[in-house]
Amino acid sequence: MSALTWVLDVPSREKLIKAAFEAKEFAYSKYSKFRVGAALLTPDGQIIKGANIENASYGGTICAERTAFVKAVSEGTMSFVALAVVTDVASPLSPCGMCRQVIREFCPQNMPILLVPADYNERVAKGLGDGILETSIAELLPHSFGPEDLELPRQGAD
Ligand SMILES: O=c1ccn([C@H]2C[C@H](O)[C@@H](CO)O2)c(=O)[nH]1
Ligand SMILES: [Zn+2]
Repeated sequence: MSALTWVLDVPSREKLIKAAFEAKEFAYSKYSKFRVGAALLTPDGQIIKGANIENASYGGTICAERTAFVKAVSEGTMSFVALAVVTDVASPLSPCGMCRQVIREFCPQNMPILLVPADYNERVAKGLGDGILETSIAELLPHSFGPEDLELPRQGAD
């Protein structure tokens, strides 16, 4: 685990990981055949799931992570304590650049982001360790631009 992230209690962590796997089942990934599931945890223990939703236009595709944020924020939920992401690849895969910027918009810089390998359950059952890469947006998007930057004093502007 990265020293930059805070500790998520074990039951919440397991619940969040399970939700990310469940979310992946609803991926609409008929073009790439690349399924992604994401799950967001709120401070009051609520979980919001998201899957990638592709489009025949290709450009209209939305990633699993952004689906979860759009669902949450559009229903009035703006505060998050952890994010889990899983694909069908047996190693932890990282959110794309666009999703990183959206995470940056809504999450604390040191919030745990759990990148879960597809074989997580098998690994745990065999006692091989969970294989999760635990990171944060501070690590994934260093020197980032965020909402508070728009509050900074500006020179030469009216
Ligand atoms: O962070 C990512 C990266 C990719 N995808 C999706 C988008 C597309 O449907 C498929 C292949 O890029 O994976 C996500 O959901 N999240
Ligand atoms: Zn993305």
